[in-house]
Amino acid sequence: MSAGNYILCEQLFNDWKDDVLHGEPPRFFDVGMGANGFRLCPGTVTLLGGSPGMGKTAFVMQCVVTALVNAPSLSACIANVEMPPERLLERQLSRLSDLPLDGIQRRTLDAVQKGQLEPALGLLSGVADRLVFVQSPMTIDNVAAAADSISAELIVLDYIQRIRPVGSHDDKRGSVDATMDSIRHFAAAGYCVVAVAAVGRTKDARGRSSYAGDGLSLASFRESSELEYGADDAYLIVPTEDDESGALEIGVTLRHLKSRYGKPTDIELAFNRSRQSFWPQPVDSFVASGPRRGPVRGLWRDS
Ligand SMILES: Nc1ncnc2c1ncn2[C@@H]1O[C@H](COP(=O)(O)OP(=O)(O)OP(=O)(O)O)[C@@H](O)[C@H]1O
Repeated sequence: MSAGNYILCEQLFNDWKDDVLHGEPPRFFDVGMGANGFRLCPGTVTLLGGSPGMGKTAFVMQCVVTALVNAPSLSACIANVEMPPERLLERQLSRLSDLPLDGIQRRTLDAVQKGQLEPALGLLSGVADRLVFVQSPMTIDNVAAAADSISAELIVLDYIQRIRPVGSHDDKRGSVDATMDSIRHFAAAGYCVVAVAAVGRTKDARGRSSYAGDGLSLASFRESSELEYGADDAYLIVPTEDDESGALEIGVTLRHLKSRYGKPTDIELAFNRSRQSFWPQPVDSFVASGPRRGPVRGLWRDS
């Protein structure tokens, strides 16, 4: 019997051994990224960073909606500090219907296109009672209450630096640390938490201050290193090619910077901005740019 905040190995040994020999394999939510793709599973915190406009929100929303469609018993909670639910749904509608987001947002679709929306609207309607959006104020308490309201197993914080923690804290660093501490508790209780994180500019290969993927391994924002330590997996979305042209379709790499329980594996994707859609690419279909990977510490901006 445990008399304090410790447990003798002997107390847990038989249950653990039984689980190793006869237990169920770990569960994954099917987010549709292919056999060796991005995975989400209960009991973990996944951190996803990237420069502004790189598609973090689009990627996470695609994963959540796909997971909901693929698992009829799954529910999800979204805390997005930047976009109201209607705009997030319009992006998914564009992806699922393969119609331009512009037309949907501007309400300029013709009758034929509106007809083409029906299957996608049907899919979204099928998950609507299993998807809850946190409303302002974006506090960790409200996230928990919203998740509990539909027993959501999958929780998204987009983005973590703007979700207010429990209690008051002296500075931004303390605040981000406290939020991470709370979501570690969520994960320990079996929830799957995805934390989107803003990243800071660093020096690129030519010494310029930039968000370029080749510079994003420099440790210049150490004050929020708790994000790195608290995450089980950490990914960074970086353009595979030069993104200065602002092309509608780009190659991106999900750089797997940290994997607590396995080998980090980068994932090549294509991102179509006008449909807000990602899909997996064969590994060598885009030319990799810059060094493969640097330390995670320092990548996450906390303000
Ligand atoms: N109607 C549209 N047509 C084409 N591209 C669009 C449209 N609406 C948004 N985009 C582009 O899609 C991308 C959206 O990315 P998203 O909001 O997911 O990025 P993010 O990484 O979450 O950004 P941030 O950190 O600024 O929140 C941006 O590059 C944006 O310019």
